[in-house]
Amino acid sequence: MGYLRRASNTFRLPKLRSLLYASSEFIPLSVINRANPIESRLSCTQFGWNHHAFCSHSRQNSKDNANCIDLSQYPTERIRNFSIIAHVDHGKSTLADRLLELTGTIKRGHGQPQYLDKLQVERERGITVKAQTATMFHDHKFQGTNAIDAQEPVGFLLNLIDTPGHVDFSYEVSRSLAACQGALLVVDAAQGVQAQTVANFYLAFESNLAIIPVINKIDQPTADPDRVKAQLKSIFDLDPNDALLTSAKTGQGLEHVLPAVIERMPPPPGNCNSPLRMLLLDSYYDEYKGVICHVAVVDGTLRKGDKISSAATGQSYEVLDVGIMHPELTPTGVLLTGQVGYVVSGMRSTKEARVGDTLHQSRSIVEPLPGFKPVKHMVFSGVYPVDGSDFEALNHAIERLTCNDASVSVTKESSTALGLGFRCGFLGLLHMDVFHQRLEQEYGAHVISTVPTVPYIFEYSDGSKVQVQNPAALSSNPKQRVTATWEPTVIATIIIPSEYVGAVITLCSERRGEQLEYTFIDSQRAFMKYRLPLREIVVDFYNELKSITSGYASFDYEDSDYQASDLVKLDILLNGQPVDAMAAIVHNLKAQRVGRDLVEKLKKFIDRQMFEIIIQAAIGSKVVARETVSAMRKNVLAKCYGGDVTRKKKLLEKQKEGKKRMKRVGSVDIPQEAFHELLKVS
Ligand SMILES: Nc1nc2c(ncn2[C@@H]2O[C@H](COP(=O)(O)OP(=O)(O)OP(=O)(O)O)[C@@H](O)[C@H]2O)c(=O)[nH]1
Repeated sequence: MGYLRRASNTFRLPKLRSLLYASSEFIPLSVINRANPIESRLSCTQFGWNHHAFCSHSRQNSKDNANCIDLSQYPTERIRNFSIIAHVDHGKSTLADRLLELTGTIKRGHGQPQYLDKLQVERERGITVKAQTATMFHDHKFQGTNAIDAQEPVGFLLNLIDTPGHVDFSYEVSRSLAACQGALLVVDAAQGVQAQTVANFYLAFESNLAIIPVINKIDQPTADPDRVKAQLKSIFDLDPNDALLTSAKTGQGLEHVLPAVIERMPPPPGNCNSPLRMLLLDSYYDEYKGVICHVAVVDGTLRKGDKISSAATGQSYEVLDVGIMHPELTPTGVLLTGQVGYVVSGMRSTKEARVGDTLHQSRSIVEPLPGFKPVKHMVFSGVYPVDGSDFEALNHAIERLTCNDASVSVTKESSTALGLGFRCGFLGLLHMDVFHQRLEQEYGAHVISTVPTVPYIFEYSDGSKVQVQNPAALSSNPKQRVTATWEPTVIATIIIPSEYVGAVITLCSERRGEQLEYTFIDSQRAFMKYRLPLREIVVDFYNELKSITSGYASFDYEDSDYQASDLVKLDILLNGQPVDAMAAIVHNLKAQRVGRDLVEKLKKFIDRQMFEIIIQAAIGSKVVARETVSAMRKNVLAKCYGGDVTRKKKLLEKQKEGKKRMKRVGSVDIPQEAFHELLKVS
């Protein structure tokens, strides 16, 4: 029997995830919403649609389909919108690919691994960072008693959303789920339930989705589907008999996935006779078409040529193009209730396409949809152009990129060391890293980022309280003495094999963690909950956790309250001059160690120059660490005795290229990597 513990008699769904294992009373998790397959079938026949009216999409590719897609054949009862959710690497994208192949949406063996991982950064890192939607068509034969259903396959329109697994991108997951009525919860048959499986399950559960467990990778020699079934039962109270067993790699069991989606998930709600209401799910910028919005039509119908308005900005637009992602943009001229697709409406700037906004017919007044809960930024960092004259180009690139990644916050700032730049808020360090990589790869922008910081709260002697997102912005007014400081915390969930429990407890206490929960999910795996200061986990916590558990730990966190803390500002000085971009806020007890690590690290990265460089770390006027880089230019040819002239040329070229990425602070050149390496210390 699987259980959640209940905190009080009034059981409120939105709190479920945070209540996991939180207190003492148990209740069964039997309220999971499931579609009634019989009801769905009844409604099909009640509507009296002509089952013969469909194009057979299943075995054609998307190009052939483009000309014969008549969306009016797919009223809500023949639509299923579902997400694939899972822990990192459990096989979401591979499964999505197989389903696209199975439905003829993409060609089998299309030559691209993970079709829906479209970004270069996703292919290089092998992770999904953007949720992607694809529309598929599938003929389904109900095995029921109804004679018509049993004889005739019924055409369904299926919208599949592949979501990221990493904790930094769980906002993407929660947004995707808003457009879905069901979710495939994929679990690796060998690894079993992991931290993000738990987190994603609760995101889906809180959204009232029908959840179908899929135990994937059953082809692996170490696969143990029975153990995973037992975990699904004990942790989530999911019926083990409901679990599908698949191998996205070999194709085993995949034939059961879409029938389960159709029969066990409900169609989208919504009223086709009501005025149009669409939820703006996502957007990106296209050089030729302008902003392309991904939308879910909640009520009514959208047609090319319609005049639509944004509930958030009040601005009106004409619908220039509308269609579905099948899997590329495929114009259909119309989107009906329950359908998910794209709209081009001449929006030119990211400020116009607000994710979570409600779009409606300009002539009608509608109640806006609830939208999404605001993003909570976990880390902030400055983003500066390597070359100051590229500021405008960087501004342009950031504007375009934030159109596709609305979870980044951006404000302009300036630094004495780095000039004009931006302060950006991210959902975590991986998110920050991916943002920088996308800026570089998709927009050719070379940036320097400053030491990331979490949003602290400082109270001054005049009673004012400020949230500090940039250490350099701390008041230097001697009359404003700091009287109290607070730091944000998170509730971390860690799942590990039992033999690593001791090592993980040690790590968490070194990181100032407070244990909240310690239990076992089966005979081999421990489940722990810790309250940890956010700053302790954004810096290298996950890597260390992985290394002390031989890679077996899984980790997830959600934000929690602020707690009082003893914080100080640590300055870095080069030849006596403070480098504002390197300042950090650290816990007083750790300030000296962090200061020492920072200056040692910097010494390794700053090349010897024509003069001596003194690197210091200081708290106020007190220097806590110091290193010296002696004078002299680094000779890259030093180890190149005689030999080939082209090799020497290559080394000098490389040095020249490196210099382009230097930042001059006062008279000292600092390589970009130095800024990057500092992230790992502080
Ligand atoms: N043996 C085996 N390997 C699989 C199977 N499904 C996926 N994989 C492999 O598992 C790895 C991760 O698969 P992905 O589909 O990228 O996993 P994901 O869940 O989408 O990963 P993220 O998007 O980063 O969270 C890849 O190397 C796949 O080839 C399977 O059924 N069997």
